[in-house]
Amino acid sequence: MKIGCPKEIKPQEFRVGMTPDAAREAVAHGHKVMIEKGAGLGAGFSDADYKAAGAKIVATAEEVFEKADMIVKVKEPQAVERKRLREGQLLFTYLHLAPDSAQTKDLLKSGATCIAYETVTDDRGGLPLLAPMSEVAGRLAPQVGAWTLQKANGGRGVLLGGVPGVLPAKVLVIGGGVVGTHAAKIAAGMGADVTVIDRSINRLRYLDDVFGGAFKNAYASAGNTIALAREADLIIGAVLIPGAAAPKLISRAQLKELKPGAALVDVAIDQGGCFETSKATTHQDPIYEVDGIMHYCVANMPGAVARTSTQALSNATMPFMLALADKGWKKACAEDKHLLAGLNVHAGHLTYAAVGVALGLPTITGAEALKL
Ligand SMILES: NC(=O)C1=CN([C@@H]2O[C@H](COP(=O)(O)OP(=O)(O)OC[C@H]3O[C@@H](n4cnc5c(N)ncnc54)[C@H](O)[C@@H]3O)[C@@H](O)[C@H]2O)C=CC1
Ligand SMILES: CC(=O)C(=O)O
Ligand SMILES: [Mg+2]
Repeated sequence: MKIGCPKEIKPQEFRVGMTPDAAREAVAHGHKVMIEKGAGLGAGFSDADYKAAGAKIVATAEEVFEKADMIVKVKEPQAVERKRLREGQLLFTYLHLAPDSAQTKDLLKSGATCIAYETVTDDRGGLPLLAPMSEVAGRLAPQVGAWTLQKANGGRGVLLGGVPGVLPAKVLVIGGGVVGTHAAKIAAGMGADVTVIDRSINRLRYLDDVFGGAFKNAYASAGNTIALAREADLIIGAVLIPGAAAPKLISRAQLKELKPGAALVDVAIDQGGCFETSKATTHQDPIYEVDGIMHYCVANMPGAVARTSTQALSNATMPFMLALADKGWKKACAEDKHLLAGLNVHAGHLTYAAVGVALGLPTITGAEALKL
């Protein structure tokens, strides 16, 4: 199969869909790999690295899209990229279609087969191609929260770890899944006094067993949430109800009850955010203030550490990418229900029920798509 990897063109996106390592494995499996010139530079991979791995460097994105049977990317295709997709072509990338009707319509019109990283599943009820980016965003959250707390950035001027003779900052993490666990580990490692709250008792049991000494946990009732929020210097929003908009757990009126200059880092901004006053921001202009409370709401946090994120993402996508290339999408998806769960669009049909519900569009099942 001919596999193509174009340079990402979403603003401030420096990740790339394939590392030289992934290209090398695809070549070893007998595939031709085309990388757009300079595609890896933002993540620290040169054209020479890809050539050494056996890939071909191609001058333009147009040529990559024109020649490849499968396109491997990071972010959802932008409008200009969607125009380049064609019937029968395979697209493997993040899509996030539910809030994006323009993209969905274009992908349906293209006739291409589109597999979304974020809906591929695993045997343990997880999302293995979302998890690496949740790990990155979770680990970044205390780092950006510590920065937001600095006086020059509008924060309350509190050091997360404190110093001898001065108590550490209090950090509240709402949601103890992948983002929340990684955020809590790093915040505890920085010396903060950390509490994680969740609505899943089983998850709290796990956190208690594994991290009992490092951070505390409590049930995320509305009462506990506001009581712990009142005491916190930094609050990290990390909830997810799969497929749904994030629940609003701190209202605008409640901001008055928080410590002046406290920092809110809303990682769940992807799903609309879990604080009423959250709105998506960018790496260029990441923070803003509402009622004396600082908000950090960057929707593509992993892009800040493009090299680490690219490597983590490529590690996770590689076995699926190889299965798709070796077998073709139909056989690969027929043999792996978890990869089939990633199928969102095929030949003009929407194949993901939650997206259909969100956008009011008809869907067929993945199993039906396999028969087309
Ligand atoms: N901003 C960014 O750059 C990124 C954002 N994300 C987002 O971070 C969010 C979290 O993702 P993951 O940790 O991977 O999800 P996850 O599914 O691993 O964890 C979510 C946790 O939230 C808990 N939860 C649900 N409702 C709750 C409530 N009302 N109160 C307290 N806990 C509640 C669940 O029980 C679960 O343990 C998602 O919205 C994801 O899209 C992920 C990566 C990057
Ligand atoms: C998960 C996602 O959309 C990202 O890493 O940008
Ligand atoms: Mg995102």
